[in-house]
Amino acid sequence: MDSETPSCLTLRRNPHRKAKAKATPAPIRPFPLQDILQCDVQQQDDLNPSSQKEIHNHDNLRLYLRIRPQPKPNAANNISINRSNKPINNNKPKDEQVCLFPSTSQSSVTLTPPLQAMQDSKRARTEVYDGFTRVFAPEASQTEVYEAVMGPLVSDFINGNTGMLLAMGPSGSGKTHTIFGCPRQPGLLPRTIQQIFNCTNQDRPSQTSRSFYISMFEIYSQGGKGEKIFDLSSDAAHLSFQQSTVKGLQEVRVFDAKDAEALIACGMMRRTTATTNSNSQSSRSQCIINIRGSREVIDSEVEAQLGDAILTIVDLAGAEREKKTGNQGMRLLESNFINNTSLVFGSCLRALLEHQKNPKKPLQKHFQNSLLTRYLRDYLEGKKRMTLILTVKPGSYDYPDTSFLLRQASPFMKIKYNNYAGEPNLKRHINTFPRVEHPKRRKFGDHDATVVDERKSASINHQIIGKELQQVDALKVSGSPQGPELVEINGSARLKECHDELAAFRRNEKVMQKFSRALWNVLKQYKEKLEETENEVRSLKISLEEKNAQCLELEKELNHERSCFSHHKHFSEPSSDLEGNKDAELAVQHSTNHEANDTSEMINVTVGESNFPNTDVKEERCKISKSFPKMELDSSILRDLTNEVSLDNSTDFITDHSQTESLLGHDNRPSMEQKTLSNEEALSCLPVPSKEEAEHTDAQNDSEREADHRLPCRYDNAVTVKPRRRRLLPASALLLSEMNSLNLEDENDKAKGNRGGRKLAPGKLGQTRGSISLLRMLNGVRL
Ligand SMILES: Nc1ncnc2c1ncn2[C@@H]1O[C@H](COP(=O)(O)OP(=O)(O)OP(=O)(O)O)[C@@H](O)[C@H]1O
Repeated sequence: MDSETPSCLTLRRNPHRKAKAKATPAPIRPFPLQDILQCDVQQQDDLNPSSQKEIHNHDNLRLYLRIRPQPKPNAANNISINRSNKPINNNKPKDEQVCLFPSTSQSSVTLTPPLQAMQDSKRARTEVYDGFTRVFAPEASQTEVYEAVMGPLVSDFINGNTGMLLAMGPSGSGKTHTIFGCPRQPGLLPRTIQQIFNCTNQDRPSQTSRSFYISMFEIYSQGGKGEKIFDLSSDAAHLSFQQSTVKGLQEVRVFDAKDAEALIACGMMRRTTATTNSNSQSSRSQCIINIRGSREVIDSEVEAQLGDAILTIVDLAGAEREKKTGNQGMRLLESNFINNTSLVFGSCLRALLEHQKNPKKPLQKHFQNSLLTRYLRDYLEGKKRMTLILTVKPGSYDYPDTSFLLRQASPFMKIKYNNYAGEPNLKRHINTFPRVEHPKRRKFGDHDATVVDERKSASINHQIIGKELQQVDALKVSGSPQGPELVEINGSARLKECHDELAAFRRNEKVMQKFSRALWNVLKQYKEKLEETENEVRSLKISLEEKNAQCLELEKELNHERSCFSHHKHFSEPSSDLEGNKDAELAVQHSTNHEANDTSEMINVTVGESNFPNTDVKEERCKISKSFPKMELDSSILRDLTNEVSLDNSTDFITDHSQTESLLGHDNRPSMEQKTLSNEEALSCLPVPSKEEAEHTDAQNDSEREADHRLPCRYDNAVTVKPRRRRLLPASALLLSEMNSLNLEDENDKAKGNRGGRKLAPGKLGQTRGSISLLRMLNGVRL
């Protein structure tokens, strides 16, 4: 046993601990920034009590779309015929397909990319552009377009409101045709003139005098040398542009429609055009026509001018692609100018739209980048109403131009005019207007007034002030000692600004409230999470401390076991130490390691030596590590084994009494003791008791054995089997007791039955057939 290293068997006492399903902490919700902003945009309208009213008053930019009919190609040489009957070679495919389809609702179009475009670009896909004020199909007549587009504008103009119509689109898409038309199909401008004069003649009140003035000019860049303004209404003089006005522009007073049409026809003759691959008579300049209506009321005492209205009609030069037009030299430079102007115009409207969406964002001043946009600044800043008509070609050959224009211009329909009140044009005047030069806009409370025309301007401004005082509650008008003041007051605009500021302030306040609430919620979530984590850390600390304590205990136990084992080694090595033992003590101890993951069951068999001659150590334990099935070993079996050994030994040694006595003298059996210990079984050499003691001891042993058989081995508690003290009986006494207890018939049967391998009872181990027959013989002798 000493040479064997105690082997440990790892047993899994407890099943695998399933990892506790940790309650997954609720994730922290993302910061609802979008919600805050969206919510507040909605709430902004709710905040302003007059917002609902304003919403209805908001009037979006009117955006019309006119689809040009497909020209009939000349089958012979792929030549299109234009309005001037000049053939143009535009390399169009013969079987050009239509890719733009207006909806029946007349407010949207579907643009389907041709097969080639889909192959060239993966982005090309069918798109629907919705929300137009109206879409005119190719078959729409000029009359139809006029009634829809110009009808409202002309009505406004006649009522004294300023407005503008601007046609834009790629080259050859029909802008000029739409605006000016042809003798058989007059365009929007001739029809407008007709309507203006018709209305004026019919509805003129007795005390009202109306006069109309037409000015017409073009902005053209000759050879890329910079933009120039040419007067088209008179002699094509070169004009200059200063402080938002065209200096030297002639205004021609027209008394009837014929005069006006003749004037416009002359102007068109002066306009710069050129032949390109897209259009045989392509406009190379931006053409602007102003119709100013002046209305005067003749009173007996005061001659008052109620205000001027200007209707502006712009025909832009069409944007062109170099690849398509095949322009070179001068034409190419013109193209650059045309495209640049279109680009700047689009940028201005996009900037206006962005500014309207986010008032905090300052309005970008793109208008400074071209002469046209500088002239149209008020329109591009949303201060005056404008109407756009886009002209497009529906063919697949023009798909890129159409697609580009629709993508760029369709968002413009969201531009709003919420302060449009049809205010008369008081700001920008052409210096050729007959001596009514209005002062520049001034801020409230500005004492230094600019006197332009003391007598006339004073009366005009008194009228204006009186009008606006009705609209504005608080209006400051300061006086000047030098004479009548000229204060330009735009009360409604100021009021609107105040409203906007207030709305913006309230919106900011609301956004901040929402933001702080959301921030608070997020912080609260983080705090909860922190607390959870702290609790977890605390519990982990506690469990760690417990584990440490258990670890220390186990270490102590291990040290103790080691010291015991070393003691055992020390005392078991010399054989002389074992001499003189009288009692053998067998202890079975099961120690259990509860905390270790792998539990080892150990059976400690302790052999106690009660009477070591020269030491205080009473018992020594030898530790035997057994495997689990072996742990079923019952202590009673061990005890029986001990008994058997003792019985065998006694049988061996009871040949005569002297030998027995010598056995009892403990000094003649060193080899037997050593053998017993080396077999790792407890062995005791017991003194021989008397007969009564023997009987009593046997009975006690039997009962104990039965009890031991009944009791299962417990592993979790150290079970110590008390050593049984038993004396060896004298041989005669043993024989007698055996003879008395022997039932010969039974033994016969049992002996027969045992042949089949039946196990003998533990108490009958030494009764062989020979011994039984000897006993039977002796019994017969006794009888
Ligand atoms: N709706 C239409 N109905 C019939 N013909 C049209 C229509 N629109 C355009 N056209 C014809 O198409 C040709 C080109 O038109 P137009 O000159 O008006 O184009 P544009 O857009 O002004 O071109 P550019 O920008 O180069 O001046 C003209 O011959 C015109 O008669």
